[in-house]
Parts: sequence; C-alpha cells; structure tokens
Amino acid sequence: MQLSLLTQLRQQNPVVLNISNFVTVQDVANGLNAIGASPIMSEEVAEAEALVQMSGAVALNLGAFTQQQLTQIRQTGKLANQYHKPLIVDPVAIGAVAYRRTIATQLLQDFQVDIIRGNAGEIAALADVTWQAKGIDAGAGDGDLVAIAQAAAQKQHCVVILSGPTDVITDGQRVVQIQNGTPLFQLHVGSGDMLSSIVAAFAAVSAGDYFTAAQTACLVFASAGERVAAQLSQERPGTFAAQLIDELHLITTEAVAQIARYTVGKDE
Ligand SMILES: Nc1ncnc2c1ncn2[C@@H]1O[C@H](COP(=O)(O)OP(=O)(O)OP(=O)(O)O)[C@@H](O)[C@H]1O
Ligand SMILES: Cc1ncsc1CCO
Ligand SMILES: [Mg+2]
Repeated sequence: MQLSLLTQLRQQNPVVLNISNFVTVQDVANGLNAIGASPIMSEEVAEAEALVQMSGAVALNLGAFTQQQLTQIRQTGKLANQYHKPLIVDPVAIGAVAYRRTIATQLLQDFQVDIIRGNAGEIAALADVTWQAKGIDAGAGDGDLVAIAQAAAQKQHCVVILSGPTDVITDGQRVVQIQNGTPLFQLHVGSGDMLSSIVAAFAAVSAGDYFTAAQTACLVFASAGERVAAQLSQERPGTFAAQLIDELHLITTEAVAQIARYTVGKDE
C-alpha cells in the first residue's frame, strides 16, 4: 500500500483516456476529475493514437460497446501497448452475457492488459469458474474469491482486482484484501466503472508498480465511500453519489490511513 500515490496523483494531474460506456460516462469523468486526474473520453478511432500518446494511462470499459466501437477499443488497446501506457480493462457483465465474454476473451488476446477490474461474476468468468452472475451485478456463487482472482491474474498475466464487499487485489501470487467500503456503492450504478478509471489514474503515477497502484486506488475509493456513508442517517443513493464526488476531492491520505482496514495475504 502506498498512500503517497494519492499525493503524487494530485500533483501530476495525469491525463486518463477512457473509452467509457454511455451509461456512466459522466460519473467516470467527474470521479477522475474530483480525485485529481484529467479525464478525456473518446469514441473516434481516428484520434486514438494522438490521445494515447498524450495520456498517462488508458481505461477500456466494455459496458455497452457496438461492433463499430470494437475497432476503436481494439486499436486503442494496441496503441496503449505500443506507447507503453498502463492499460486497464473493465469487463462489464462478461459473466452474464456469453457474447461479451467471447469478445472480451478475443480483446485480451489482441493486447496485453496491465490491470483488470471487475466484480465476482466478471472475474469468475475470466477464470472459467462457474458463477451465477446477474447482469452488471456480481450475482451469486460459492467459490473462493481469492483463488478465483489469482487464477484470472495468472491466466491473463496481469494484476486483477475482484471488487465487492471485500476487494481482492492480486498479481497471481501476492494478495491484498481491502475491507473498507459501504453497501451504498451497490445502489449507485457505475461505482465500479468509476473505480476502474481511478485505478488507471493511480497506475499513471505508479512508475509501473501496478499491484501497488491497484490496491491503493481501491483503498482510497472504498474509504471515500465509507466516510460518506458514515454521515448518512438513511440509505440515500442520490446523496451518496453526489457526496462521493465531493469526498474523492476532499479526502486526505491521513483520513484514509485512519480508517484503512486491509490484510496482506490470502486469509482475511
Ligand atoms: N457490499 C459492499 N460493501 C462494501 N463495499 C462494497 C460493497 N459492494 C461493492 N463495494 C465497493 O463498491 C465499489 C465498486 O465495486 P463493485 O464490485 O460494486 O463494482 P461493479 O459491480 O462493477 O459496479 P457497477 O456495475 O455499478 O459499476 C468498490 O469500491 C467496492 O469495494
Ligand atoms: C447499466 C449498464 N449497462 C451497460 S453498462 C452499464 C453501467 C454499469 O457498468
Ligand atoms: Mg461493473
């Protein structure tokens, strides 16, 4: 864990290129902006090379792509590899939709991803573990989440974040588990998308240490949500979403350190 990455992120204000889904694009842009990164979104393959070159990291969200956009996604991923930019993929709903799973599998062969961030249903699909994913949600299953995340990381040769009540971060061998968060995240569609792009922002300032970038991003994000929830007397998804943006902007490394609950290793 390296909370100084949050300070570096705010000092460096890295450009993060996002291919977002149309549902949550504004949340992702504002989440990145609030925490201290500089978001740019694009749907045009003709500008992909210029945008990748100017970016500190690239986040590809597979939430609602069309056939046409696939060309842009594939090209942007390849360019990120070519220009050695950290590449993050969010494989939305690949556990629930066979078509998406097929496409994601192909894309992950077309370029080398550095970090994959998904919920249990999505990461189980990557690891070929049976799981009852439900739409964009994690769904239900009884597998060992740490083993599933490790299997996915080993298969894809990258860092994997399996997010949920506990976030599991692994490079295939090493494991960190973060217990911070709030169930209110599940009441705001796009919490996961926001996290994936914030992971990209941390990766941009991590000098290639993607395992540390991933865990620090997860801790900061989950802590921000937890601090907001602690101030709410009722479940208010709309208020939570607005205040989460505020808190991403205001949260300090000291505040995160004060409430951080995580374990290093496989046992919680
Ligand atoms: N029950 C929970 N308790 C605490 N934190 C949670 C809980 N569920 C999710 N989170 C947190 O929510 C954030 C988003 O992760 P989540 O797994 O919900 O993504 P997702 O399923 O892809 O979401 P979405 O599809 O809405 O984008 C993470 O920071 C995670 O730690
Ligand atoms: C609801 C929804 N549908 C496709 S993407 C998305 C946002 C969550 O990723
Ligand atoms: Mg998601």
